[in-house]
Amino acid sequence: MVCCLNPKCEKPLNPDTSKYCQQCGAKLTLLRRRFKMVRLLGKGMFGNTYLAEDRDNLQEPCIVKQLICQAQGTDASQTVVEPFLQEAEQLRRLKKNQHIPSILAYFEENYIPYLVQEFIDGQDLQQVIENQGPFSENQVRALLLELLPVLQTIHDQGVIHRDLKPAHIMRQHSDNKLILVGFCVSKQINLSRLQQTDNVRENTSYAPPEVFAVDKARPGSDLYSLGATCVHLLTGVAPHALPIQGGAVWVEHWQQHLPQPLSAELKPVLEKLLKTDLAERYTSALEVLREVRGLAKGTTRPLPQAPAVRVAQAAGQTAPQVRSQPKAPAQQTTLQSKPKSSTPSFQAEVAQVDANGQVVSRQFHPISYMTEDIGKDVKLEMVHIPAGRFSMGSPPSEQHRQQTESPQHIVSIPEFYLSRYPITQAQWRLVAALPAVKRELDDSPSHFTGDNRPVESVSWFDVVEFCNRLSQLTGKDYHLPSESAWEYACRAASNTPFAFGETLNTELANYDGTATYGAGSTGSFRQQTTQVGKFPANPYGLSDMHGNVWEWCADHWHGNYGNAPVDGSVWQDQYFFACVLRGGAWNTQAASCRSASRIWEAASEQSNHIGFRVACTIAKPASP
Ligand SMILES: Nc1ncnc2c1ncn2[C@@H]1O[C@H](COP(=O)(O)OP(=O)(O)OP(=O)(O)O)[C@@H](O)[C@H]1O
Repeated sequence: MVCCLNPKCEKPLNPDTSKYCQQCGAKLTLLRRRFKMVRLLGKGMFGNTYLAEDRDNLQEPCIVKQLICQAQGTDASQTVVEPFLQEAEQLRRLKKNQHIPSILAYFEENYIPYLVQEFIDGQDLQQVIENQGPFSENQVRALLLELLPVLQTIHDQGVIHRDLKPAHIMRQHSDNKLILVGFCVSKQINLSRLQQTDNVRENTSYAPPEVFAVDKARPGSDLYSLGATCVHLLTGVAPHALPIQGGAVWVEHWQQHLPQPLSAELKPVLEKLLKTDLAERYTSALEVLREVRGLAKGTTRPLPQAPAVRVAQAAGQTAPQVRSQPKAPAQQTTLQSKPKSSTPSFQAEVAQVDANGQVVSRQFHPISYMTEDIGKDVKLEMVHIPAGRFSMGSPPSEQHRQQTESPQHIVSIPEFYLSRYPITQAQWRLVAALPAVKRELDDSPSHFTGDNRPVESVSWFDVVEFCNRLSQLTGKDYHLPSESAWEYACRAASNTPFAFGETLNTELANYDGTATYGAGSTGSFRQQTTQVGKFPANPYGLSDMHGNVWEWCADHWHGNYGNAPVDGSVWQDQYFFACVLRGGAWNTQAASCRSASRIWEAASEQSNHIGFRVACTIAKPASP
């Protein structure tokens, strides 16, 4: 089938053989001689959304958004097109964010602006409700824990969604990840000029009052829409469709329509999200996340008895999913995305602690990775780290933070691979037996011996030699991670002192537990290294980022982040003697294991608490 591009056409779907629209007579052409509209997915306030095929890209499915300027009844180019293009540009810069579809193109044709986006093969939450009924409170809490960090990342980058609702939150089939669609590329224009049609009421019932005024939308506006989304998920009914009672607006009586009353903990959170006055609402997604994390105790699935921690299932094995795969939508799209080249994945069991260090949730995260066979059945697992931006360093409020961790600054990290564990002694031995590139290597330097323990007592020069030999063996670019890439990978999108939360406990990492951090408790002090993989992974699937051995980074030591690179690159000087170490070790206290913690050592230092892990650059395809 082919869709007519006339925005006013009432029945745009036509047989493939038609040259002209059977309804309105418009010529059926390819947009930009490239995109063929195959289905109308939505008729929004500002335009239409189509499922399309990209003729220049093997008929790959994509999404085309068409902006109808006439909706404003004002000077289109100033009030509609410019903001549209500005926001499209903002979204394009966000495109490496894994929770947003990439922007493939934006342009004007016949004076109508178009935005072409990556097609997400998945199901939106509106469809999930239609198929499965309303969400339970626990499901809503789990969703909030997943969604709030995504919102915070977007807000950190200066973008406000402006139209959050169940239909704009998709769960991607391939990896169960949440993806936000329907960014309001055009909706910073004055919504108040819209006629109050049913369509408009329906589309705007998730939006707080300030969104209807130019330039008044704030991150808190998305939080209101998130609250309205939760009401829809819990009641199974869109806010505007809740029965009207005595002229009251839905936000005053939504609680009466809940199938079950909310717990005393979640109720005030939703009430604060839904404050009509922006000033009374939460100010950031992070603030909400902290509250919801604080509630999480007792609502997630029961924890296994002992041993407390298992890390990952072997590749290919299925692990229990937190959420069951949604049923096929009633109205399945006929166009499937082409199978992407299959990268292996494993399920990492990821833990989260509360402020007291008690594990309050365990979830399985699918993690993509690649494997290097380095001989004698010894493998090196390299975990895929997605590209992104993060705030490097610690805030002044963080307990035990040092001046060396400042100033906090935003760094953009390209995607890369990082070894799942610190390099083990078995891996070291094999690489040390390879031909030297620049220097000789001791094949068993470690103090605490064991094939599966991290190699330690290796200098910065030794580990650079290890990377050189590995690169020579594999033909890939292996190196130490830059300090910023290390912190980014360690944080795994968290901004708490530890990837697990506000504190640490000795069931989650190997460190000296005789001292506490924050409101955490004391624990064991093992006084030696432990086998890699004994502890749970962080959400990127990396183990032992906190504790076990300090890890060398590629960067030379700098006493603070003034003039530090912001693109994830290595920061080195012509003359140096000290290099950066990250992550703490078996003999340090939790404070030194914080994601932001950093120390230096002479590059020649070989100590039984210093090891490393390796990074690998993802080769860019050669330009034609
Ligand atoms: N990138 C995407 N990949 C796959 N499906 C998408 C994508 N973007 C949107 N959709 C699907 O299309 C539906 C309609 O999209 P959307 O809501 O953005 O358009 P609309 O209804 O025209 O406009 P409005 O933003 O005003 O609601 C979404 O609910 C979602 O199911």
